[in-house]
Amino acid sequence: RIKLKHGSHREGKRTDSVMQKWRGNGLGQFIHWGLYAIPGGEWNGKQYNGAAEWIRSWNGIPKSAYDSLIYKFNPINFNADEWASIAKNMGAKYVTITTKHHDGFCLWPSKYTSYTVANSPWKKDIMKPLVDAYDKAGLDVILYFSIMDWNHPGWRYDIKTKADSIAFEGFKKFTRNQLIELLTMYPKAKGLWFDGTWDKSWVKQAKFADELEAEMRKLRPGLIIGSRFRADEYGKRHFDSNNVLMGDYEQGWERKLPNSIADVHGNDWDCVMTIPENQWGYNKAWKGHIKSSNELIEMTAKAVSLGGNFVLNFGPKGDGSIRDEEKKLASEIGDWMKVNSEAIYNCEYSGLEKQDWGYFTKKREKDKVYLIIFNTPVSGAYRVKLPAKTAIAKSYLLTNPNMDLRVEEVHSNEYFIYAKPTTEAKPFVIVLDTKKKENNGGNNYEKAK
Ligand SMILES: C[C@@H]1N[C@@H](c2nc3ccccc3[nH]2)[C@H](O)[C@@H]1O
Repeated sequence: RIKLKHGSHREGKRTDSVMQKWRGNGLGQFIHWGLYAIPGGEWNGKQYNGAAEWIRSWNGIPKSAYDSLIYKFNPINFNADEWASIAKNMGAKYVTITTKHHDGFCLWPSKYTSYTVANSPWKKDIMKPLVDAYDKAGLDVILYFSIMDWNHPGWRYDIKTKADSIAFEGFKKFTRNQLIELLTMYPKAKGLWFDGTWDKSWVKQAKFADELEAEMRKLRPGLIIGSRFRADEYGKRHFDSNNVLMGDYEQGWERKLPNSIADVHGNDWDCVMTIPENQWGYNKAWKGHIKSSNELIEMTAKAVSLGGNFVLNFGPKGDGSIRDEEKKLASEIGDWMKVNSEAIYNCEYSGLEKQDWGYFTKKREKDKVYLIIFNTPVSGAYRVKLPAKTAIAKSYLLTNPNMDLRVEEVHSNEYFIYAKPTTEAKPFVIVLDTKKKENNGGNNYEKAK
């Protein structure tokens, strides 16, 4: 092990209640909203090919023209309660909201810059009504914060000269001030989701970022901080030079999911996902592959089956309304969650060998295993392999707990569970109540003939 001053300060998962709650959330909503939602991926009738929230970086637009969008920010259809109810009805247990994206525009009236809602026609704080609305709806709030800030004169991609270094010192103070300001103004926020920390300028700030993380944790005990915030003194990000996760959860799964438990190294993690291929901010063009609710439910199940949370992104329009396509998907996912969320909430990695029909989840501290079925075998038999000392006490459809499913032991600790596929092509859940095997190895189901 390398001696590190600014590496990870924690081994293993946090066991406090705030982190346990986060761990059990399963499904979250991401909100990307800001000035970029006004052009919506288009400028002077031309479509921008990249992600809409990056349109400022497009050569086709003078930076000053983009920055002047502040004078157009007047979201007359903004309704925080509506956003919160969409998330609640989808079955999300928390929301991650952009306070400031790479463009530097602040959705809260920050004292440390004039580039905020306070100096827009809207004038009012956006973050407070959002935090209050989601809190009232029973969802936890995580604040997204981009370190990279294209609007701040002190931002640098790298620090090459003395002048760079002086400018960046000012930027670091500004960044610290804004983060302390956010935690002070919105004490209900449970955590932080950091972005824009890959450039050399920030990677070189191991000591500063480490001390800032400590200051934030002192100010807000229990705060949940993502691994993308800081690098160690050797420039290692997410995992320090001893391969220990920095922060409280891994933020490496952006628009991609881990494939096996080996990929997550026993850590907490979230996967943040766009509905189109790669659009976080609102894009007028709803083009390319748009994920269906079945696809998104499967990603949610896969994430929970590997011990993580799935956070689905919504990009409200410049006027503050949420597009119909996103509302429809949220409601379809919600319809499924209303029936099946027992297999998602407070569930974790089961330790069981993955099978072709779908994903296992396991209720934390219970002997309950869920089979979330996406691929119905023509045999109607769902293979399950259990550890030696575990037996199946009962097996049934989540939607029909009174009808025991037929269980056949095909050989020791390997079973077929027989269930009729549901009528419509929607994922469904088989429940296994497990128990410790009696020493005679007796089980109350038929042996293979
Ligand atoms: C959560 C996502 N992270 C931002 C982002 N910027 C990137 C630049 C390069 C590679 C990946 C990126 N992700 C996206 O704009 C969005 O906010």
